[in-house]
Amino acid sequence: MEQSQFVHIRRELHKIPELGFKEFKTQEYLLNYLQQLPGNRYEIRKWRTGLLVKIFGTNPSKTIGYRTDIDGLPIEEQTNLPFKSAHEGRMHACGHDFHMSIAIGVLTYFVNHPIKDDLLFIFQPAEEGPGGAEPLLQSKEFKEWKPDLIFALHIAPEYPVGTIAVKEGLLFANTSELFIDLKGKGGHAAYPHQTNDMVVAASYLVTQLQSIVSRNVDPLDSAVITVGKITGGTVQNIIAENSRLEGTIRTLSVEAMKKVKKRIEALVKGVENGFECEAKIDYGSMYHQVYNHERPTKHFIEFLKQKNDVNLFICKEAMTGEDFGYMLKEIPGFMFWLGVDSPYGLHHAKLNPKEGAIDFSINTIVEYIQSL
Ligand SMILES: CC(=O)N[C@@H](CCC[C@H](N)C(=O)O)C(=O)O
Repeated sequence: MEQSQFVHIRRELHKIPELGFKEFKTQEYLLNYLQQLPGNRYEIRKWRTGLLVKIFGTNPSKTIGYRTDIDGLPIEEQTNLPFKSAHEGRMHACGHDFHMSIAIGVLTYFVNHPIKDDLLFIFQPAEEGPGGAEPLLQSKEFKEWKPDLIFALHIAPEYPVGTIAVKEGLLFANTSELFIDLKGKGGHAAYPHQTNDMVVAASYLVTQLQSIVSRNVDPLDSAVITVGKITGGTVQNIIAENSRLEGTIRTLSVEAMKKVKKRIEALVKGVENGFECEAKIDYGSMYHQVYNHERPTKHFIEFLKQKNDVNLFICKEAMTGEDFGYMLKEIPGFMFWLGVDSPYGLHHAKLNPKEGAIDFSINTIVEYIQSL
């Protein structure tokens, strides 16, 4: 298959993943592309490491917003792709390279074929953390161009290319990062009685945290507590003075998030008392749930039903998080999943989405915007 211009852009972006609010090369790449587009019906604004691009309509009565995230993850890529990440320990393992190239494709189309309404393309930094959507919403740049409707997509490795999965209401969970630092008294490995070992304390705490989901959260509600990283100690024969747990909390309801945090605090207090150590909890960044508004989602679903080349799937909610939730808290709209058919999932070092999804989604989104 001939490689489209937007597949090429995806590959170029794939090579240069950067972490949240450090997307300097990504911003430069996007700007270089945008500045060579023809005509004068659009305006570009920089916001921190992101960009806002407004395409002026011919007789606007509303502004339609389309948002893509632009940051990568701290993962060492393990694919053998010829365009694999050139940045050590960084990877577009959550598909933001796809999201960007699709946004660029739709934007390019409407620069060349203006429509009645104004369009706002949002290239948002720091979705993986610490969160770009919330501060962007507060910015002067965004407030002046605030859209009346907003939508976004996320790649879905589990669905084949051609599938769009969506639902009204809750799509993604409430999230909160979780960092717990434990500080005790280190010492010689042979004299445990003179120390209090923060590796042991951390191990107890990880195990105890598992009881929150099974014993404290209503089984008909849902929650996840994942500790993705533990660090502690210095060498094999020194008892650790410090340890740190890094994780994330996911809940379907706002109430469950409050309850989970209350229980985490109680268990951490228990470890502090039991191990005679000091503990500090930091919740990092928190994302509001992604809740798809009824009217625009229904309209999108009806639009998709007319399309023979789209396999529409009404999905369930997922425990993933997305700071796009903050945008949907203020602006009517929705998010949907785009099938990309990869044997390895999101946040995996071997994620390899099928590029056929890029042109498919550009065409679908262009037609959807034309239908509004
Ligand atoms: C779609 C997706 O994978 N989003 C991320 C968002 C991360 C939020 C934050 N850094 C956290 O870990 O809580 C996800 O991990 O769901």
